[in-house]
Amino acid sequence: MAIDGETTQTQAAAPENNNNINENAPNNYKVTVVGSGNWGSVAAKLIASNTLKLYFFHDEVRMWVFEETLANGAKLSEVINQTNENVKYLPGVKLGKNVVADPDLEHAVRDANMLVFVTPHQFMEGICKRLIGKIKNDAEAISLIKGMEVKMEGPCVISTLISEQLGINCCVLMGANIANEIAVEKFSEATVGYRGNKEIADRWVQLFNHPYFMVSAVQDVEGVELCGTLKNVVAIAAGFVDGLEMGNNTKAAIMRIGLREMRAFSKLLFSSVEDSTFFESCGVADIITTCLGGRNRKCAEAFARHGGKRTFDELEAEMLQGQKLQGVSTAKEVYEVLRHRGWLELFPLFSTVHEICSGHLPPSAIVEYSEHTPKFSLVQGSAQFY
Ligand SMILES: NC(=O)c1ccc[n+]([C@@H]2O[C@H](COP(=O)([O-])OP(=O)(O)OC[C@H]3O[C@@H](n4cnc5c(N)ncnc54)[C@H](O)[C@@H]3O)[C@@H](O)[C@H]2O)c1
Ligand SMILES: O=P(O)(O)OC[C@H](O)CO
Repeated sequence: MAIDGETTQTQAAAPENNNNINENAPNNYKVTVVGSGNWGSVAAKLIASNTLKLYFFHDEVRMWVFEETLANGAKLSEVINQTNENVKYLPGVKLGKNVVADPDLEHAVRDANMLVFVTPHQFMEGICKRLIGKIKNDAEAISLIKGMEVKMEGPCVISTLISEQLGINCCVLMGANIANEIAVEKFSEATVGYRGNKEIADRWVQLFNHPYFMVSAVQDVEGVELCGTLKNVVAIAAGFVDGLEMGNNTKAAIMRIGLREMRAFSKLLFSSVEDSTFFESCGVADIITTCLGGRNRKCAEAFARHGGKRTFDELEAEMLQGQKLQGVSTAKEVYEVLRHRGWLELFPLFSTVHEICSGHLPPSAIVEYSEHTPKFSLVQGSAQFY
């Protein structure tokens, strides 16, 4: 389908490296992006530029918008369709004329073969419930969501929530991906995590890959997703260090210890998690970018500067204009898992972040947790964890 004179499907160039793509598949994989925040909008822009170029994707990209009324009384979805810009969550960036904003969730997903989930994680349970029985049986999903749920049965990563609730396969895409930088086409990398079917992973790579957005795939869906999820807790710790003006060495120490706890926690939950995953964009690179330039870091810095006297909810509302933090709730969710399993002392950084966020410890405790050193060293000696 041609959109306003853009490249048509028949004119579109065949992909250069499509060895693993089934060329006999319907050349009309229809893509819907579920979510339209800061990263959701950038993801739609990236995808929309590729669906115009690659003949096996349908040109139009549908983007579900959680409808809101703007200060001038206009509906966000209508403004996006009129201006081709998400004026609230990604102002100043054109999304591509083939992005169509749709405020009706069920309508937006109805015809999609490929579903890209990218909302703050706390809304996903409700979204999945609404989508049961509303999507194509053979749809494929990918989650760009950095977060997890904790249920009675234990921790549940978002790709599992999607798979179990909707009965579909779900890959993940994580990485060092501050959305505003990718929006203006500054180079970055990302990691697709998949289970089993490499052909499907390759199709996701094709959908996202761009000269300024280099995507690679690894067969470790849990490792990739837990990297993206847990780095937000480390980012909160890094923000505390910034707010306390402790300097670069301390921040680097927090990043290193955080990465180590990320790996230990992931491997305790899923023995299949690979060490090599932590060297991909989703691992060490995301830790670095998020601890330098992310929203979690920024709000945690303000929290520490106010000596813990302002709440994260207040700071989020004031500093992020509707965008959502994931690190504070993830720290709580991780803490629940640690407490339930008797692992609190094995993860002093993760535990301390939650205790600071919930007001039980002052921000300065982020470095004082070294009092736990004997127990920590004991763990350090254990090959099972570290
Ligand atoms: N922004 C980034 O730089 C970035 C980069 C990589 C990954 N991520 C991850 O992507 C996910 C989505 O983040 P984002 O930056 O696109 O979102 P965001 O924080 O910019 O925006 C919040 C979104 O939530 C929506 N929303 C508000 N209330 C809602 C409700 N009740 N139900 C459903 N939606 C509601 C808003 O409409 C808006 O689209 C998160 O897991 C985040 O960690 C973000
Ligand atoms: O702004 P944050 O802290 O949500 O982090 C954004 C991205 O996840 C960085 O990769």
